[in-house]
Amino acid sequence: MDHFEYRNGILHAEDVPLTRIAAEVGTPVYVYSRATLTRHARVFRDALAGLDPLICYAVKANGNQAVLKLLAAEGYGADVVSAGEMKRALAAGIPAGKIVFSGVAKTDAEIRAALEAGILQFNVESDAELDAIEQVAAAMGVTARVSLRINPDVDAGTHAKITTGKADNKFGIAWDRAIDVYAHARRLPHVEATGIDLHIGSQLSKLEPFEAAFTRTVELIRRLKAEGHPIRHLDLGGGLGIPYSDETPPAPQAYAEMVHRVTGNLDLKLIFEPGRVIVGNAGLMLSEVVYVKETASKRFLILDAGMNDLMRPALYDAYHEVVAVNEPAAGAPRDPVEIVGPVCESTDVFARERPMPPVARGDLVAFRSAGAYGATMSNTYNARELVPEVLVDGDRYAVIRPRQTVDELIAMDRVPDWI
Ligand SMILES: Cc1ncc(COP(=O)(O)O)c(C=O)c1O
Ligand SMILES: N[C@@H](CCCC[NH3+])C(=O)O
Repeated sequence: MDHFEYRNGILHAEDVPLTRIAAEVGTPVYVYSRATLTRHARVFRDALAGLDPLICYAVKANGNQAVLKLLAAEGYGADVVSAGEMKRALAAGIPAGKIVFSGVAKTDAEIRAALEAGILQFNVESDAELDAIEQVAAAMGVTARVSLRINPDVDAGTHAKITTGKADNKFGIAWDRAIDVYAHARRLPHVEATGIDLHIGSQLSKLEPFEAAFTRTVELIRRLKAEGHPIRHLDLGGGLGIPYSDETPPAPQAYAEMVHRVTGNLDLKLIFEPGRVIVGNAGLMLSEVVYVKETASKRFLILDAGMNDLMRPALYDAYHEVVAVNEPAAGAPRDPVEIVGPVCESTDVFARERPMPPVARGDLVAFRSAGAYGATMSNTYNARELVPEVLVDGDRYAVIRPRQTVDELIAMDRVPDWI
């Protein structure tokens, strides 16, 4: 359930007509519903409450300060993959003790910054990283808490470009090396390896791959404990999918029951890193039709939003439902169109052969389920200003990231005095 619905023939975000936001803020623009965001955060948290976990929201999904502050108020920690995301989380008031740091390429400077901030733990993705953490921690005279991210070599059954837990992915420490790497960690005086971590991919629509990966990991934990490793944390990552079209991903409650069944009697602090399931359906991207172009074989809807504003379709052929903001008349015809953006790339296509009601130049359309990996992945290709973000709360809204100006973009460049 979300809070985007037609009222009096116009799509609303909560009590605000999207036509009003388009007129006042312009398009393209991301629009989030506070009520939906909070609801999703609570449903996920309440489903897992019996497990008393720490929930570290994956900041990469949507790192706006307003979003992070709302989640901090719901008790969420953060999963970050760069010093930048860590700063974002800290700036929004998420305590360092609730931050885990994942990612395959942590630099010495990032490790130092995280140790200075006092984060809960690093999710370590290689032997080389473990050694780097040891060296930085030793130089600072501190001990670093770490979990080793193990790659369980399980097929997540999701799009090949967003799977992370197969042996040939760059993520995590190979399954058959895990025991050796824990033994190595134990010999490092400034590292305390008290946890184990995994994340097998994103937008999973079935429980089975999670269950297979978690079950393998639990076997490993038993072996590690038997060998005297003090494993106290189990970080199960994120990955729970959302309905973009007709998928039926497991409900958080079913996910929680499976986790309980698999990890039940292990006496571990559980950590989760959800991203998409919290914010994905709490947002949409609003865009205006600039032209309708007919060719011999096709009808193009050319929008003012491009692949730089919402990359997912160009990157992974991702499906986003596109709806007309003015409610189509009942029984209106649905003819196939190609929905494209203004960017000078042939891959700037949001949908092919998509049945759409009649829409004309100047009409507004909304891309549903765009709250996750939308604004955070946007960029300024073709000198297009970074897309703005709006948060709706009942009958009011606020611009939570203004549209960047081209002057600001140009002002970032520096011309050397020898030109
Ligand atoms: C390490 C890690 N944790 C958590 C997430 C969040 O994933 P999702 O948005 O699918 O829940 C990701 C992204 O896939 C990730 O790489
Ligand atoms: N960015 C992705 C998924 C990868 C998540 C990060 N590991 C998406 O838009 O679906």
